[in-house]
Amino acid sequence: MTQILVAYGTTEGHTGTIAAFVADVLREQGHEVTVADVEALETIPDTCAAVILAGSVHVGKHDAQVVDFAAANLEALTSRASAFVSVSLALVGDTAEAQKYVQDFETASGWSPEQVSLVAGALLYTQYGFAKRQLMRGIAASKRGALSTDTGQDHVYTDWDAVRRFAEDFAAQVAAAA
Ligand SMILES: Cc1cc2nc3c(=O)[nH]c(=O)nc-3n(C[C@H](O)[C@H](O)[C@H](O)COP(=O)(O)O)c2cc1C
Repeated sequence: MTQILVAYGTTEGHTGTIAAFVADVLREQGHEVTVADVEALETIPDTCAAVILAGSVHVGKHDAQVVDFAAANLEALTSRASAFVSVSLALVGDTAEAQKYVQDFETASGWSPEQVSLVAGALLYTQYGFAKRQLMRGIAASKRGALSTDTGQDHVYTDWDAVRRFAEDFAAQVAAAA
């Protein structure tokens, strides 16, 4: 059994949901898992043999706390099995843009993860305040049908089967290396 840390940053909560889902899959595969918001975590504990770091994109950039966490823990990230999960809505129809966010994250943090998983996020209209709901509706409208403009409900674009496959592959690599 290997101890794995799933660290995440979130603004509206969806990356926390993804982190919890990844953790459940890793546990199903027999690993011991700690899930933690980077806000409450300064360092990567020595007891963790592998780390998954997840962060979402807002206004063209990954969560600054996730960037700072990666920059502050470069040595720990590069000396263990590790992966970065990038959550964005660009992935719905514009993979090149989603990849560009990761390149910018690598430049900003100094961390070039060996493994990157691009994950589509969510439009949580019912949970946004008025201004954010209008902003996101406008952005969705400009995407020519890729994103819903129905603000009466939330829209989750995450491909949970793909996230499960990523977590299962990571679990298998960690088990093989143990
Ligand atoms: C105010 C706001 C700005 C956003 N800006 C971007 C963006 O520039 N590019 C993008 O791909 N997704 C953008 N998103 C989509 C988020 O990445 C997506 O909603 C994600 O699920 C948020 O994760 P979180 O709930 O963990 O914060 C934005 C979302 C909000 C609410």
